[in-house]
Amino acid sequence: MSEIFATTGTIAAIATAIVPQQGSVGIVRVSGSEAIPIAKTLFHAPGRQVWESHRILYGYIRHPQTRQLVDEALLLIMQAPRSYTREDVVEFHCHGGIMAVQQVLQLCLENGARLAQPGEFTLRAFLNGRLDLTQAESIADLVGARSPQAAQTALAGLQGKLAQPIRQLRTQCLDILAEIEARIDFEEDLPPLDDKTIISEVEKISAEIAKLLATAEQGELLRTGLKVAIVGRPNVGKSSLLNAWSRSDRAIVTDLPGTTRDVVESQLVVGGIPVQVLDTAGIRATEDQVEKIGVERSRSAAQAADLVLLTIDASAGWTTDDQEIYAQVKHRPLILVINKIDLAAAETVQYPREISQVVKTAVVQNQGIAALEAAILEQVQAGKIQAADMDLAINQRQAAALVKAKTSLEQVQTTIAQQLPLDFWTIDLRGAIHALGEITGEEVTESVLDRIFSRFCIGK
Ligand SMILES: Nc1nc2c(c(=O)[nH]1)N(C=O)[C@@H](CNc1ccc(C(=O)N[C@@H](CCC(=O)O)C(=O)O)cc1)CN2
Ligand SMILES: Nc1nc2c(ncn2[C@@H]2O[C@H](COP(=O)(O)OP(=O)(O)OP(=O)(O)O)[C@@H](O)[C@H]2O)c(=O)[nH]1
Ligand SMILES: [Mg+2]
Repeated sequence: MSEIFATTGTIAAIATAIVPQQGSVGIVRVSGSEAIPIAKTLFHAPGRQVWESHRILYGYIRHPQTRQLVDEALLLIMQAPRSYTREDVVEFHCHGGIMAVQQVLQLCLENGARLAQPGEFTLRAFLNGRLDLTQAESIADLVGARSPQAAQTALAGLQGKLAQPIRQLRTQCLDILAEIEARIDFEEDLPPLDDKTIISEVEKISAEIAKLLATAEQGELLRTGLKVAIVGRPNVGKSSLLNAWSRSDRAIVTDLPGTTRDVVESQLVVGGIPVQVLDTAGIRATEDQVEKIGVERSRSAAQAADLVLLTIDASAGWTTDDQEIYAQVKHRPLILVINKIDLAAAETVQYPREISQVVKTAVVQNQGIAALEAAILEQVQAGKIQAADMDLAINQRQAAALVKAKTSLEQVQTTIAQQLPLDFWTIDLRGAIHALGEITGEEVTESVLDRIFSRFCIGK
């Protein structure tokens, strides 16, 4: 293993969030052979409480030398191998905020533990065989989930829903490999290989891989979500749209053009997809220094977004300013939002015909929001995600490995068709087996592990 992931030693970290809005309880987690000795040094349980695995003790955390009281707390002991990491684990359940947990962590570090790297607890769980790689990745997805559906999919992965089919496909490849190798080693004693059967088996495996690959796009949507930028002239109702959509007063709305000066963000969920909506400053030529910067930010928000909602005012029609803004964003995925249809019929607006997706709204009356969401789902072709039955979705790393496996299997088919010697069949088959093994972690390099686990948060 690499330096940053030395697999020995006792590690400690704050397992709960350290944020301004402090939680009421904070947890310091310790894993390794020194975990229980550290707990015995720092924790004092009054009365006749038993120091047993999977028990909670009540008591006080004291500085071992000065005896100074650090917190009134609960202690959870989980003895190896019945723990998250399969090592001895103890958890100090302290008062929330940052002072108690930071002081307790400091005491752990002074008494035999070192600070854990991001993902290091879960890495140990993987290295000790409690989780496979897809399950470990699912834990990161679960912690990062921004919609209930994303969390549901991650939980399914944690239950092994992804690992199971991958393992099964790998076993099938191994069985075929064994058949071929037997022919290479004991050619005379066995009935000849049936090429057709092997080709059809390989085809079936390829088809299963294709099915899994088809979930990658939705998986990506669930994990990273969509960034949607509302852009348009001043005063068309962009901020009003954000407020109506998020059912909040997040953005300032006035009847003065040039109200919004900076990008305002709101997090929503549309059909199970986490959506980050950006309300931007109205785009216009201006001499105002502050507004100028705001307009520049609107332009970059539009370029960085996955989807642009070009918003116009129905009562003003399609203006030359609208045309100018459109020219800047037309190469992006785009929906035209014709707002203020309570003031003028949308049909009177002469917008460019090449715009295929148009939604009519009167956001001050909460009209058209559902149609807008439907248009967005149509745009990302993910309407089906809404059914919360997305019980499986692969990530980019897994997709890359599946593509490798599929390519190798196609190569096997070609090799058989060309009637090349059996040795050639096995080379490509081994390639597929290796790629599938990379997904679950049977065959994995250090750098892949580094990449996966360093994305975790500290304490996980
Ligand atoms: N306080 C606390 N809450 C937590 C966690 C934790 O570590 N601490 N978790 C952590 O992220 C999650 C729960 N996940 C866990 C998964 C496995 C084991 C565990 O000890 N598994 C052992 C033994 C199970 C048993 O006793 O049968 C095992 O699988 O070998 C613990 C927590 C969420 N909540
Ligand atoms: N009648 C009507 N008025 C609306 C509608 N949407 C917004 N408005 C009004 O239009 C004015 C401007 O709304 P904002 O949401 O501040 O417009 P904006 O596009 O964010 O403007 P800037 O931030 O200046 O770029 C406000 O007085 C809103 O109440 C609508 O659907 N119908
Ligand atoms: Mg605004």
